[in-house]
Amino acid sequence: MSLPILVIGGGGHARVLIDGMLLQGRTIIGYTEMDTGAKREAILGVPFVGGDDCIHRYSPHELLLVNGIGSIGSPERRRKIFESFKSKGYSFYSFVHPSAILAPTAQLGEGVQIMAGAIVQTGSSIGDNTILNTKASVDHDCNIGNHVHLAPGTTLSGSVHVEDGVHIGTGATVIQQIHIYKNSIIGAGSVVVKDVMAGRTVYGVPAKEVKV
Ligand SMILES: CC(=O)SCCNC(=O)CCNC(=O)[C@H](O)C(C)(C)COP(=O)(O)OP(=O)(O)OC[C@H]1O[C@@H](n2cnc3c(N)ncnc32)[C@H](O)[C@@H]1OP(=O)(O)O
Repeated sequence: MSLPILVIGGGGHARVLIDGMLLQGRTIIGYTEMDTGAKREAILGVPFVGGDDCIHRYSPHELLLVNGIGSIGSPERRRKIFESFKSKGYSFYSFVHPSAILAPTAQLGEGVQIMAGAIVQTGSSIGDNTILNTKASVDHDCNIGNHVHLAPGTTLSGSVHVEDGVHIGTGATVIQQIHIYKNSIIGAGSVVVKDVMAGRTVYGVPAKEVKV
């Protein structure tokens, strides 16, 4: 029997996840919000159950968590949520939308979120707590780390290596065999033709480092 799900967060990303999990027929107990101030509306019939602290009312063995926190740059908040609840013994559900296409040899970490229309080709691996957002495409033999966000419509060519904590913006394209080092940000619509060093922000066609 599959365990019921509790969603952390009630913003746009959480709503898309809830929509997809209801399509899969999963039972969702409710969703939480960091700010417990006001009572919130149900999302697609899924009730608000309180602040993130209320997760401790449930034993780690009786449910699975879903990280509903989105990110538009640094994934720090998503990473903290994931690591904090993992350290308390909770497990995260790996969501794969029914319309996603995964090669049989693709490897998925814990708590990955493979959204509608995303594709993962043969020999590729996706790390823990990583989002492949709507129509993101990962070609053969890519290695994607933990807490990465491939925003909607990103395209990775073959044998691309993306380290932990990277954000690749909406519609960006990465050519083959590029290495993107940890915690860097690739701007929306960029074309990445050179390796990107750790912690840098690059954008444009071809993508260049932003001077600060
Ligand atoms: C479902 C979802 O919604 S998921 C969310 C998906 N969203 C994304 O992926 C967003 C990705 N973020 C970006 O592309 C951002 O623009 C960043 C991170 C590259 C830069 O952000 P900021 O540092 O805030 O830059 P800011 O907006 O101040 O712009 C600075 C300059 O860079 C330019 N610029 C910003 N982003 C880009 C880009 N992607 N490509 C080309 N130029 C850009 C701006 O036009 C501006 O130029 P100007 O000084 O001549 O006016």
